[in-house]
Amino acid sequence: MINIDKVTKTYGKKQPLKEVSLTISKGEVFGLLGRNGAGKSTLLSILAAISKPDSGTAYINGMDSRKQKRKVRECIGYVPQEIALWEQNTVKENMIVFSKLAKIKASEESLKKLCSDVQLEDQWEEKVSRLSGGMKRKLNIAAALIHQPDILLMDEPTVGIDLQSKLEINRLVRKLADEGKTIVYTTHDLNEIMTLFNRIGVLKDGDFSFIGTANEAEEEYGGNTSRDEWIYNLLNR
Ligand SMILES: Nc1ncnc2c1ncn2[C@@H]1O[C@H](COP(=O)(O)OP(=O)(O)OP(=O)(O)O)[C@@H](O)[C@H]1O
Repeated sequence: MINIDKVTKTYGKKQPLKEVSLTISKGEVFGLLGRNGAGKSTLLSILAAISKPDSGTAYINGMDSRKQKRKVRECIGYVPQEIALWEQNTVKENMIVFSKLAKIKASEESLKKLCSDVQLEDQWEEKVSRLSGGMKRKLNIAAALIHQPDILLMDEPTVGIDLQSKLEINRLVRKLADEGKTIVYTTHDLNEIMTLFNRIGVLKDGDFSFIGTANEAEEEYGGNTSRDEWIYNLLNR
C-alpha cells in the first residue's frame, strides 16, 4: 500500500509537486498520467526512495520513504524510463549481476523463471546488445522483480516498443496485480489509459487534476468528442 501525504518537490523555480496526496491500495494498478514535465517521474523517484520530498511524506507499506530508505527499497521494484543493462553481457549474466546488486541469493533456476515470465526464456544465453527494444524492456522488468517486491513502479515501460512486447508487459502487469502486487505505471498510451488501470490520476500544475476510473474520466471529459480528443482534454484542462 502507498500513502502519499502532502508531498512537495521543487527544482529551482519549478514545482512539479505541490502538496500532492494519494492512497493506492494493495493489488491496484494505478495509471500515473500527465503531460511531459508534469512530475510523474519525480513522484516515482520519491516513492522509490531515490529522491526526497521537500515536505510531506510518502509512506510505503506504512514506512516513511525518507527515514526508512533501505526497508522501503526492499519492497519496491523500480523500472526506470531509461533502459539500464550491460549490453555486452548475456541475459543470464545481467540477471546474476542484478541479483548480486540486490544482495539476493537467487538460484539460476529462479532467475530463469523470472525471464520466462516475461517470455525471454529463449534469449537466456543471448547477448543483450542483440535483443530488440521490447526484449530489453522486459529484461529490465524481470530484473526489477528479483527481490520479490510488493510494489512495482514502472516509468513508461512500453514506450517505443513492438506491439507484442507491449501486450506481454500489459498482461504481466495484470497478473502481478492479481497476485497482490501494487503497481504504479506511467504512460501516454491511449489504449493503456482506457484498459490497463484500476484507476488513473492526472498530474497537472503540481497536483492531481483528476483521480478515478477511465470510465469516470470518459463521463467527465468525453461528451461528443473522439477518444483522442477527450483524453487530450483530460491531460490538459
Ligand atoms: N533533477 C532535476 N533538476 C531540475 N529540474 C528537474 C529535475 N528533475 C525533473 N525536473 C523538472 O521537473 C519537472 C517534472 O519532471 P518529470 O521528469 O518528473 O516529469 P514527467 O511528468 O515524468 O515528464 P515526462 O512525461 O516527459 O517523462 C520538469 O519541469 C523537469 O524539467
